[in-house]
Amino acid sequence: MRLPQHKTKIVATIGPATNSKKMIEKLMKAGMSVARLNFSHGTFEEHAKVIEIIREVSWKLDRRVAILADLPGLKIRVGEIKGGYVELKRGDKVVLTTKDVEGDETTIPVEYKDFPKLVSRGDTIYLSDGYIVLRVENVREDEVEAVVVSGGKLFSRKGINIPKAHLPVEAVTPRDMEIIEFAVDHGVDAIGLSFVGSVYDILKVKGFLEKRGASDIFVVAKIERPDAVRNFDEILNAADGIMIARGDLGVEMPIEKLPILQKKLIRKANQEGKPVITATQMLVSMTTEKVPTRAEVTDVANAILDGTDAVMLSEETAVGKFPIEAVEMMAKIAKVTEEYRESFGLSRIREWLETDTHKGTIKEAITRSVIDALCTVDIKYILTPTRTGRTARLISRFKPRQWILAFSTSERVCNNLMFSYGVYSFCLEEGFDERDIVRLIKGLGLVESDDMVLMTEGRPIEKTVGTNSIKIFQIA
Ligand SMILES: Nc1ncnc2c1ncn2[C@@H]1O[C@H](COP(=O)(O)OP(=O)(O)OP(=O)(O)O)[C@@H](O)[C@H]1O
Ligand SMILES: CC(=O)C(=O)O
Ligand SMILES: [K+]
Ligand SMILES: [Mg+2]
Repeated sequence: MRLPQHKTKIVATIGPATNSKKMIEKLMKAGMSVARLNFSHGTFEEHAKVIEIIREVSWKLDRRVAILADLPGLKIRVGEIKGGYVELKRGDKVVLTTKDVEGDETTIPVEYKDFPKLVSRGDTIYLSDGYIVLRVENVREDEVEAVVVSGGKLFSRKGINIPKAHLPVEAVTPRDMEIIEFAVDHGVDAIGLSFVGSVYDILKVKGFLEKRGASDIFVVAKIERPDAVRNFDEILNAADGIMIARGDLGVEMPIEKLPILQKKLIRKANQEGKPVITATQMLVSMTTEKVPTRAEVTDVANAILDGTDAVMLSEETAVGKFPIEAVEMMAKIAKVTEEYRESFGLSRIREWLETDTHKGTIKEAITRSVIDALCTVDIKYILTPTRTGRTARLISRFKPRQWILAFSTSERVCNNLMFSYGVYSFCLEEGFDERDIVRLIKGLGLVESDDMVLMTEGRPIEKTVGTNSIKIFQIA
């Protein structure tokens, strides 16, 4: 077998442009690692069908892909608009109504009953990730009159942001809980929590999953409002992974702060060994064009150099004209950028090792030693048997040049390693040992006799102990 050409993981959103068997097969072949289902759109039936297709194609192609269910959360949305969109022009007067009507040039339905309570005269309202700007002129019980400050095409179901408004304390809505229920029943691997505000949002979902016997489902905290940035350390600690959701974040905060914030959040996530996804508008021009802009290509490369584990595509693959080309483009950028990473990675690691000492676990010490060994000996692969995936993630955070081959008895653990940079996972039968691993990778043609490998282990192997040793050996 051949391992992928790139170690950065690619999250692709499935939508009308890609929800067929044929397209999902092409996305997987192009390099999709995680399929994102956005529950802000589509019906349960449609999502159930997509999940079935993904599992079937994945089995057929023998390619692993994790499924991420992204929840709507607190996001307020525009309702349906006649003909799919309206053109709003500067100076136009519009009425935002909470009544369930079809929208047009003068009336725009808003899918949130308490919407008028959130705004007052003079407030700014952003539509469609901030592309369209309105100013509030009048507030009534069930409608808001506004004037268009900056116009554009407004499509059905686009998001509404009011950065000033105080959102309800609980970010996880009753609708989100229904979707989580659905996700558990349909064997989804990970859940993306939108508009997380504090650690309690994570704990609520974690508590629910535990009760349902599904605590191995990954909880990905989407960082997309200032509260989440303020409470980031606690959120990171409780979540299994994070997403830098730049779409909403770029409206909820001054957009010019995004680049540095992205670097800081990625760095912290790396240090904790939690996978991080950089999301939104990465190749957005490819929604309509075959070739991305230079700025977009550079954005993807820079996110990889920042240390992101995964890069994400939204409308590019959900509704775009060139979804396969977009995934292929990301794969190409990743391959070329990763080659440069080696020297960059080392200085970064040294810096951490000097600053972050004396409070770690044995597992952490072992994973640091792995990096030391990789710098010293010519090692072909890192082999990590792992029960929870933690050891593999703690090595992955250093972004080594070598692939991390992870071995676990849990399909869910293997799938969720699809969020981590440079990890390729294999699901094995309970009770496997070092000989089984070597036989497998030899059989697959990944190694030959005399190749040097490094293996992390929990010794003694027959006891359930955490990873506490490393072994470097030549394949017999
Ligand atoms: N399943 C889908 N059906 C129809 N349109 C979709 C679907 N998924 C995405 N889209 C379209 O692509 C756009 C971007 O995709 P994305 O998944 O980022 O949605 P979003 O509504 O901006 O996201 P979020 O809810 O995460 O803030 C959407 O605004 C929507 O117009
Ligand atoms: C992905 C997402 O939700 C955002 O960028 O806002
Ligand atoms: K969503
Ligand atoms: Mg968002």
